Amino acid sequence: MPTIRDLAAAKAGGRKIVMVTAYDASAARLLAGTEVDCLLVGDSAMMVVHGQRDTLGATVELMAMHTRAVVRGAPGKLIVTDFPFLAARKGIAPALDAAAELLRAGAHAVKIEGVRGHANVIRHLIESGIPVMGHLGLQPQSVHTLGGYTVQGRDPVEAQRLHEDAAELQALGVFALVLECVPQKLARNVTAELQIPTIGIGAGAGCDGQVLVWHDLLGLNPDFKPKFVRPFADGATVLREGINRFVTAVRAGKFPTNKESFS
Ligand SMILES: Nc1nc(=O)c2c([nH]1)NC[C@@H]1CN(c3ccc(C(=O)N[C@@H](CCC(=O)O)C(=O)O)cc3)CN21
Ligand SMILES: CC(C)C(=O)C(=O)O
Ligand SMILES: [Mg+2]
Repeated sequence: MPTIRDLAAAKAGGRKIVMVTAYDASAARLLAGTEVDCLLVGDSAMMVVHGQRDTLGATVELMAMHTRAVVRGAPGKLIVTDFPFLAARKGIAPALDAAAELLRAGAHAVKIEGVRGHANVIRHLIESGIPVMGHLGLQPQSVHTLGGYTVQGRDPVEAQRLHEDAAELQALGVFALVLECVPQKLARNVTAELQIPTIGIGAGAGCDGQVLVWHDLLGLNPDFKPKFVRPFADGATVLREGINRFVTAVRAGKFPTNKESFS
């Protein structure tokens, strides 16, 4: 059974951590047959699966539903589920209810954006035996305060704040920290200061690991091209060509054949 200890061991051994998002059982099944360390049931589901413009529509119930699907597809992988918008901001009891629902759905840990104003919630979850992954830098649940999905920590005050927040999260006991869209030097420095592993997205090669969204890594979303995304496959072309071969075969009367039909 995979555990959060494996991630600590990876940092200690200088082996890079690889995390990929998953939202459904068939993707999870595919990931289960790879060397990926960890699956993230991200609230990015709202954007890449549900077609919304931001992640704010995610609910505990929806995240639990995606988590159950991913767990069925990849029962052998370490699975982390995003705490949805405001789930960590309503006090300790609602946060415990949310964590209970997500862990009962099969998640092994939860990821929570930010720390200021909800450190007590994070502490209580961790003391309750729920592994928490931190998330600093760009926090998409704050998109309307930030005014967009932009790089965070470029000015010295913001950079200092990131150092402080990362140290606080480590002191609270988070087992790993996602750094999203921060300058690579800053991410490298924060990573060097921490004992816990950092997992970057748009945070350069100095992190202890990397995470990408399924659709981005497989080129399924060719119109979404932020600087930090590299499509490692041309998924959109592969899938479109497959669909077009189906259309062509049907129109030519070549699908289905007798072998593909029942007598
Ligand atoms: N498909 C997908 N991939 C993601 O990585 C992702 C999501 N969705 N949804 C939730 C958040 C939102 N994220 C985003 C979305 C857009 C940019 C973006 O367009 N960045 C620009 C401008 C950066 C700047 O100059 O400040 C870029 O070019 O990287 C970055 C992160 C990352 N997350
Ligand atoms: C981009 C990752 C880190 C995330 O939080 C998500 O997919 O929701
Ligand atoms: Mg997220």
